[in-house]
Amino acid sequence: MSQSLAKVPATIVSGFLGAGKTTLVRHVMSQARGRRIAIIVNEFGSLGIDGDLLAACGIPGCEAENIVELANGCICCTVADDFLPTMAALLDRAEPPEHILIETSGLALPKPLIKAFNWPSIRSRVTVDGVVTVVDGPAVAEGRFADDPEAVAAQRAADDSLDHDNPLAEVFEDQLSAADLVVLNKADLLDEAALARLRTEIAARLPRAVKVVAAREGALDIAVLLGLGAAAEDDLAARPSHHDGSDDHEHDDFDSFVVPMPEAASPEALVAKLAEVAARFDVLRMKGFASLPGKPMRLAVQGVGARFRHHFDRPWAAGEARDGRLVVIGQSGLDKAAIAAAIAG
Ligand SMILES: Nc1nc2c(ncn2[C@@H]2O[C@H](COP(=O)(O)OP(=O)(O)OP(=O)(O)O)[C@@H](O)[C@H]2O)c(=O)[nH]1
Repeated sequence: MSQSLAKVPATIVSGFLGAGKTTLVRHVMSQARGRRIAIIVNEFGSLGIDGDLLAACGIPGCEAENIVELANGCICCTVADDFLPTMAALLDRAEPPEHILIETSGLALPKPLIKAFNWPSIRSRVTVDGVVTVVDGPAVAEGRFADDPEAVAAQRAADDSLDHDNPLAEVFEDQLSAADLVVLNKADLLDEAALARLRTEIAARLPRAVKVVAAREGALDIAVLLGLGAAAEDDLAARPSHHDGSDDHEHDDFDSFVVPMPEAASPEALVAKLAEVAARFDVLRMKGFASLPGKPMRLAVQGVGARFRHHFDRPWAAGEARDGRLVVIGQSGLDKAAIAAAIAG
């Protein structure tokens, strides 16, 4: 077997906040059928919610020992400190994984992560099988990632190095540019005409021919998602980034903080309140856990924009503090005090 065939394949799951990356990872795991798949979960917020949800999902293979959490920052900025040691530790296991899934934070730029696969410590041992970029179809349709043409024109007149007035557009395009496969997710919330429009819009933002597949709940066959054989680390030039030419980028356009989640009379009342706050303050993402009086189960709450879902994910453990916590992520400048007060009130 050649050296490259012996490398462990890794799939990078990219996509903006709340697009459905964790949901897709869960689907992959439900089809693993005993294949040893390790998961690295990266989050922008300081609470490891996704890893916790995966570990509680009950799917064989999602046990905590197969999940490594890299919380509190974007994987693209902590490559040397966090990502490379994590990869080395996984590959050094007595039974190394047969495949590695890397779920990046919704704000992570994929390219610095792909580049990291060329570091000597891992280059001979692992390869990027493919970058799968999950797209929140309804969010694109609502214009979340669109520029305001007048604002762009004004900015360009002032400074020709600026491409976008909307930092979301930049992250979104970087994530699309790096893709080997695009999953147009949340198709259940779109009609055929909207799906067709989105396919055209996404294709226009892709630098090369890449398949776009529509999905609900990220439910795609494992054979579609894994085994792409892209070796993306050898193909960096085909994946343009807004940050090419500089190793520096920052995420200071975005902000994240944690607030206590109040106890609520009912899941519906809690979610209605959070959705109102999210809409009022233009919050991009909320996720966390709540305790309901008298309920033995923990309530997981997820908001993408003002669209919310909730479910009881697992019983509170004996002796576990039932402290509800909520991560709030938005563009920088969020009024933290007002949001915290509105949620507490
Ligand atoms: N209606 C609908 N909701 C979906 C679909 N896929 C995921 N969701 C919901 O969207 C929310 C976010 O999904 P996640 O899988 O947590 O998204 P993510 O990309 O991992 O989020 P971050 O890690 O915070 O960036 C959850 O409430 C999901 O249940 C879908 O196809 N349709």
